[in-house]
This record gives sequence, C-alpha cells and structure tokens, in this order.
Amino acid sequence: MEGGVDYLIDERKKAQFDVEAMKVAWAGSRQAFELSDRIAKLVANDPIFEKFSRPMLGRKELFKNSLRKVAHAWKLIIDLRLSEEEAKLLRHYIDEPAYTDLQWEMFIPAIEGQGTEEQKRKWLPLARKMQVIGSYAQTELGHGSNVQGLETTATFDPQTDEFVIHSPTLTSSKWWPGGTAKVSTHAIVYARLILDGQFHGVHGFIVQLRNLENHTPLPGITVGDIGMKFGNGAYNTMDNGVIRFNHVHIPRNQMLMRVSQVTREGKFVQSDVPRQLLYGTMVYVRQKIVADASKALSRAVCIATRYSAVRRQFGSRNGGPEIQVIDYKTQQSRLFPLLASAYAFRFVGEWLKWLYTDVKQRLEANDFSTLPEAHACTAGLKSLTTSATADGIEECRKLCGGHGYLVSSGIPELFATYVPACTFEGDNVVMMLQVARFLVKTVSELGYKQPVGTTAYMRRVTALMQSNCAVRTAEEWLNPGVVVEAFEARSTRMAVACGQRLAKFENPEEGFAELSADLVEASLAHCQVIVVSKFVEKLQQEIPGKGVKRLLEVLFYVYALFLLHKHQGDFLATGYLTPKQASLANDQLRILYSKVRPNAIALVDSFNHTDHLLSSILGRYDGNVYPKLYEAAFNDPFNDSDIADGIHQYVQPMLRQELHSAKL
Ligand SMILES: CCCCCCCC/C=C\CCCCC/C=C/C(=O)SCCNC(=O)CCNC(=O)[C@H](O)C(C)(C)COP(=O)(O)OP(=O)(O)OC[C@H]1O[C@@H](n2cnc3c(N)ncnc32)[C@H](O)[C@@H]1OP(=O)(O)O
Ligand SMILES: Cc1cc2nc3c(=O)[nH]c(=O)nc-3n(C[C@H](O)[C@H](O)[C@H](O)COP(=O)(O)OP(=O)(O)OC[C@H]3O[C@@H](n4cnc5c(N)ncnc54)[C@H](O)[C@@H]3O)c2cc1C
Repeated sequence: MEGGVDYLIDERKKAQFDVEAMKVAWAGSRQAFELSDRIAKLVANDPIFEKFSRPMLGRKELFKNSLRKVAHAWKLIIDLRLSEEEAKLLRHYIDEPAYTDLQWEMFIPAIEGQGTEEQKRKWLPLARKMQVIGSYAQTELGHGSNVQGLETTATFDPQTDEFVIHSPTLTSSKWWPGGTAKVSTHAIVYARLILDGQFHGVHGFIVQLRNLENHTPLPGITVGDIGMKFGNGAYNTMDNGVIRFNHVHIPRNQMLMRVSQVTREGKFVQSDVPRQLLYGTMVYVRQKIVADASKALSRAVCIATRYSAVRRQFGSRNGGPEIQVIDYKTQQSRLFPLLASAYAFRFVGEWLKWLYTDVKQRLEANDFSTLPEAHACTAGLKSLTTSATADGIEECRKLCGGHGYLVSSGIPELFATYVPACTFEGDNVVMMLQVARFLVKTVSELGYKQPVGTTAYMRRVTALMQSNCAVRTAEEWLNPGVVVEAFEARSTRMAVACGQRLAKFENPEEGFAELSADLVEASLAHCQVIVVSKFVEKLQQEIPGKGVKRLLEVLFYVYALFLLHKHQGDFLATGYLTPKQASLANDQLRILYSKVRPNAIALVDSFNHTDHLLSSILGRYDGNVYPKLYEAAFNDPFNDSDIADGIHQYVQPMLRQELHSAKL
C-alpha cells in the first residue's frame, strides 16, 4: 500500500453519526453551511487563489501576488454581486493576510463605532467602495499594550481649524499597522490630543497618507515596511508599516468625535459616552479572533487526524500492516482534546458573536451597561482561545512526526500565520489581566451586588466555597451539571482567594502587580467556565441528525475532563476535588477517547475544509499521502537540476583537496 486512500475509506465507514448533519451543526445552520460551502468551492476552483507555492516566493513576488488576489477577489465581489457576508467568507477562504483585513475589520468598524453621523456619511461609502483604503495605526515603536502611553501628538491649531499630527520622538513612530507600508491611502491614527497646551487623552484621527492619484506619500509623511516577519509566506503577504509624521495638518472634522468633541474654538467637550468606546474596535476584532480560532485549530486537527489514520508504525505481524498511529493511546490523548477544543471554540465563538451583536445594539442606543462584561469576555476568550490554538497547531505538527515539519504538510505556514494572534489585538497576558480586574471587582462587590452575565454563577459563592464534589465513580463524571459545578467551584475559590490576599495590601495597585501571576490563573479558570458552560448550552438546544448530539456530548466531556486533568492541581489545591475523584475523571477520559476513535475521521470531515484551504499533503481528503509527498519533492524548484549552484565552486574543490587554491 503506497498511499492511505483505502485507510481513509475504511475510516469513513466506521462513523456512528450523520456527517452531513454534523457539517450543519458546525456551520451553525443549513443556510450558513451552504453559503460557506459555495464560497469555499469558488475559491478552491480558481487558479488565481492557488497558495501551495506561497512559502517558496520571495517577499516582493509574494506581495505582488497578494495584491493580484485582492484585486481579483474585489472583481468577483462586484461581478457576482456578493453580499458583505459572502465577501467576508471569500477573504477567509482565500486565506491570505492582506490590507483588506484592516480595511474591513478595523478601519470601517472604527469609523462605525467612534465616528459621528456626519463622519459616517462621508467616510463609510468611500471605504465600502474601496475608494479610500484605510488601516489602523495605534501601536508605536515604543508603546503597544499601553495605549494611554502613546506619544504621537494631535495639536489643535485654532488659526487654521486643523489638527497637527506629529511624531515627536523615534519611539513615537507608528510601528506595525497592517496595510500601511505600501497600500493604504488613509489610516486611523491614535494620538494624544493637545488643546492649548493641555493633554486630553488619546483619540483616533483619520489621516490621509498617500496621494490618491499617484500613491506617493503626502508631504510630512515618512512611511515604509518594518521588515520580514516569522516564517515563509505566512504573515509576509501583509505590509506592516512604520509611519513618521512631521507636522501633518488635517481638518478638525477628521478627529473621530462620537466620544468627545473639539469645538471650532478649540474647547474639549466630553459627551456621556464612556471613553472606553475608543477601544471599541478592539472589542470587535477580539470577538472575530475568537471565532477564527476554531477555524485555525480545526485545520491543524484535520491534517493531524487524517495523517494519523494513514501513518502506520510498529506492531506488524507476519508482514501484515503496522498499527495506525491514531490507535496509540498517547496519540489519542494528545489529538482528541484538540479535536474537542476546536468544537468548544466554535460554539463559544458563536455565543460571543451573539454577545457582541447585543452590546453593539445597546451602544448604538447609548446603553453602556454591558460594556465592561463584553470587554472582559472578549479579552479573556481571545487570550484563552488563541493561546490554546497556537499551542494546538504546534502539537499537531509533532503528531505528524517528521513530515509535519515539511512545508507541504501545511502546518508550518499555518503556525507562522497564526501565532501573532497571541500578541496582536492585545497581548494575551495583558488581556487576562483585564479579566482579573473585572473578577476582582466582581468578588469585592459580592456582599452587596448580585453578579450578572458570565459571573452570575458566583451568586452561589457560599455553596461553591463550602460544598465538595460528590463523584464516586468514573461514570458519575458523565453529568454536565457535575462537570460545570466543578469548574465554577474552582474558579470561584481561586478568585476569592486572590481577593483575600489582595485585601492584605495597603496599596491595591501594588497588590495587583504582586499577585498578577495568580490573578492570570484565576482569570483563565473563569474563562474556562465560560467555554464549558457555553458548550453545555449548545447541547441543550435541538441538534438534528443521527448520532450528532451524542458525539457532541462525547466531545464536551473530552474537552472538560481533559482540562480538569490538565489543571488538576487547581482543583485539588482549592479542595473541591479529592485525588481519587481527579483520578476517576482521568479513567473516564480514556473511555471517552475510545468513543471518539471510530468517529475521528468523520468528525474532522465535518469541518468541511477543502484541500485548497488545508493546503496540506498530509491532510488530503483522499489520504493519498506518500505518492503526493514524493511527487511534491521532485516538483520543488530546488530539484530542477541534479547539480545545485555552488556545488562546483564550493564542494568539488573540497573533494579534490583543492580548497586552498579555490576562489571562494
Ligand atoms: C492570522 C490570525 C487570524 C486572526 C484573524 C481573525 C479575524 C480578524 C479579522 C481581522 C484581523 C485584523 C488583523 C489584526 C491586526 C492587528 C491589529 C492590532 O493589533 S491593533 C492594536 C491592538 N492593540 C491593543 O490591543 C492594545 C492593548 N491595550 C489595551 O487595550 C488597553 O490599553 C488596556 C491594556 C486594556 C489598558 O487600557 P488603559 O490603560 O487605558 O485603561 P485602564 O486604565 O487599564 O482601564 C480603564 C478602564 O477601561 C476598561 N477597558 C479597557 N479596555 C476596554 C475596552 N476595550 N472596552 C471597555 N472597557 C475597557 C478597563 O478594564 C478599565 O476598567 P475599570 O477597571 O476602570 O473598571
Ligand atoms: C502581526 C502583527 C500585526 C499587527 N498589526 C497591528 C495593526 O494593524 N495596528 C496596530 O496598531 N498594531 C498592530 N500590531 C501591534 C500589536 O497590537 C502589539 O504588538 C500588541 O498590542 C502588543 O503590544 P506590544 O508589542 O507593545 O507588547 P508589549 O506590551 O511590549 O509586551 C512585551 C511583554 O511584556 C508583557 N507585558 C506588557 N505589559 C504588561 C503588564 N502590564 N503586565 C504584565 N506583563 C506585561 C507582555 O505580556 C509581553 O510578554 C500588530 C502586531 C503583530 C505581531
């Protein structure tokens, strides 16, 4: 047997559920599935969107090719009259970071959330027709996480009714904004507002960067690319830029003025809108990043699962086939929790999208009451899901053995493209510390204020602190109430313990800094409560299709009991579980893995990923791995000739012992 075609055919026959119905459950609805499937095929069948050769291209060629793809996609959007939702799916399936990500996911949302009605009327139609191309220039060479520490200045000049945008120091150079180095005509620039010598906080300003006719930078603007980034291909399709402003004048009405206004006379007016709304674009994108995590993780898991069924090692008897590596319990204990995590992140992402839509509607009606919770949830879940996904992709590489390290496995580029998600839109530790602030506040108010939303479980603080887990057999872990209660008790106990230790500090900020590592752990525990509970809520809905709900229940228990096993130190240290109960959870986990095993291939097929999206020989749908790996090796341009450049010059003289007289 040269390839694994028959192996995957056999595996698909083992499925104990309706794969087509699971595809719908994964997509969210039949309509969402059909839409997504149609756009995925459109991209997969269009040669312009080919991406397998991307890691072999030089930077300039890579970038030009990316510009071509975007132009082709825009043409398709117009010619096929694609809706905004379809256009977003198109970008997802093209799978190439590009300036349009910033245009559609940051520039436009920033104007929508922070602009006045007049500003929206002027800028949104231009941006939506791509007549202006915008980016999001917040981070500087010297400051990223600390937004209030930004140094760029926007000084009002009452003479001309303009703001003067200036980079006073080297460290104030804008550094990282995607799409800026070579493409964007405009940027939302975050800068310190200065009126009559007084600082009035950081605000967003629409600044034109380039001449719309010939694309040259406008006077006073120095702009360039910040250089190559991690990995081949990967995020290098994006032109992350550096910008320096030398007293650049912009009209007063280009400050985004929903939150605060500057009058013609140069007076600062603070509206009732909280200043945190200036950070609203980040809340939006963090929510998108959570939704995206399941897509990235499911890709890696799909590759590793299919390959694990194709790959065989050891155990051959009488010349028969060796054991499929997916049958090793160690392989299952590394792979199946990641498979379950992909589903868990899919469902929590769906819920977070709902939460964001709700908060957006409230904000439009000037109801800001749920903003702190939305901020804590988006920040915390962004941190949890991206960290787990980045680690998960790397684990999938290892699960594929040596071949996982080949670019043609599709995993190295996926990893290199994905990992910055742990840093951008808020470093993951800084984000967990935001959750910690929210938790500390919630805990300190428990005596007189009922917690709501995702912290509502802490209303039962007394019970969660005092009662202990009642599980006596491995079977008893198969109860969603029991599992969720364990996570709630652990989280409450960790948060309350942090609160008690914080109370001993005279200066709360000093205490917060001193205990920050523990606070991050307590925040993670709280975020895990959210993911686990949202999975349970999903299971309480009607889920059609033979065996679909049963398999999702199995995945829920795998996800939750795996986390419980991984963090058993917390569960034991807080006293909620006994060592025996933790051990029973692990026993149940092994039983669950054997329930996943026959369904593993069908579960990854249910992601409905095309071979184009996976861009992986190891993860091919047909399992034809070895012949295609062999073919790809000889198709590599490096194998064009048997004698590589440099052999005659540097190797042959060595063989002939003539190195000292050779010209090097
Ligand atoms: C390849 C992977 C694919 C993923 C792609 C998925 C699809 C996504 C589509 C497109 C992606 C586009 C590409 C992304 C490119 C990347 C872009 C960027 O990175 S842009 C820059 C992002 N920068 C940051 O995230 C900076 C992080 N820092 C901050 O957010 C803040 O500075 C802070 C750390 C939160 C602290 O702020 P500050 O010092 O001002 O405030 P505090 O005094 O601490 O807090 C004041 C109170 O305000 C609350 N707060 C803070 N932020 C918010 C918010 N956003 N909303 C509501 N409330 C907020 C804070 O909690 C404090 O509250 P109290 O304690 O006073 O109650
Ligand atoms: C691929 C990519 C694309 C990007 N695109 C954009 C863009 O389009 N527009 C834009 O404006 N920006 C962009 N950024 C910048 C990005 O938002 C920042 O890099 C990010 O917010 C992190 O900030 P930083 O680089 O200042 O990290 P730092 O804050 O310097 O972090 C360094 C280390 O310090 C730790 N640390 C920092 N503060 C604290 C604290 N208070 N407590 C404990 N630990 C702390 C962090 O955990 C981290 O380990 C992009 C970045 C990347 C990698």
